[in-house]
Amino acid sequence: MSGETKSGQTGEACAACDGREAGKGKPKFEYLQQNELSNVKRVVAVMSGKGGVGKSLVTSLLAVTFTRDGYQVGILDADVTGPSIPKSFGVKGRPEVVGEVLYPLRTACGIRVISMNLFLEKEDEPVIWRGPVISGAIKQFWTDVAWGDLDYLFVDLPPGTGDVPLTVMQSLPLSGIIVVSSPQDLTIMVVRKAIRMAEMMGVPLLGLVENMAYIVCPQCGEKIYAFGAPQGKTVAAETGLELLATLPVDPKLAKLVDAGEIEECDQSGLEHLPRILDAKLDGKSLS
Ligand SMILES: Nc1ncnc2c1ncn2[C@@H]1O[C@H](COP(=O)(O)OP(=O)(O)OP(=O)(O)O)[C@@H](O)[C@H]1O
Repeated sequence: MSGETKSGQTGEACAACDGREAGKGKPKFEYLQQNELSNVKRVVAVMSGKGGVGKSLVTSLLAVTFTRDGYQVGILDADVTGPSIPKSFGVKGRPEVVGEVLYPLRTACGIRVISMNLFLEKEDEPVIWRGPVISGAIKQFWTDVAWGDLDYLFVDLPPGTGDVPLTVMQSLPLSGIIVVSSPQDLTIMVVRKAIRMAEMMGVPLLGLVENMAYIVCPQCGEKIYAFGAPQGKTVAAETGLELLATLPVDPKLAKLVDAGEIEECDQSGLEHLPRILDAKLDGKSLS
């Protein structure tokens, strides 16, 4: 689609603006139908602008927390080229395929998981696919997977604002997005890009989780700000996002992830989030 810009220049519309004048109106996307064997009520994507800030850990902790609270939960690992969800939960094996329907694997506590890693011969095999193929796989994880009855499906996005976040925002009926950041300046700058993308795509921003904000000294309990002062409050104030949680660097969590035992964690630091998300999404179920 082409159009004339405010300055009178004629240009191609990008996928995000869909020809709308900047900031005006909501994009209209044809969301894909979930599988007839799925009854997913809410889909929440976890996003960050930058890699390695703990997005997958936060996704895993959200799933664990909501499951402990009695919710039916699934994780769609949309980080196709760098999937880490199966490893955090120690989930192995191939999802069952019946006809054209895929069945997610279950973690020890019953969280349903689909990830590209589960389809590889070896877990360290790289996925070397171009964007459109990856996007196709993500769409199939929504349309072809029998998720069953789920209160929340958490989608672990890859870092950045590229093909996959775009596909997810255009194709899945997202209830909202949680943004994960860490205190370094560069991270905050790229997080702002992620926030801006979600706004342009008309997806509700549910709030911000600042990860790795501090380390607690094991001797005296003092908080050490290894990456500089936490910036969650400032970013939240500047962007209008709610600061949902501030998480420390916790070596116990890192060990549990490495052992595939994240469900064994004592505390997630996100225990208050089921109440908050339920309130924010009250009356906004897909089914
Ligand atoms: N708060 C934390 N305490 C201890 N370790 C953490 C914490 N957050 C993340 N980690 C560890 O840091 C590493 C990177 O985290 P994670 O994989 O969740 O990041 P990511 O943002 O999803 O990365 P990617 O860009 O690869 O998708 C992992 O080994 C994880 O266990």
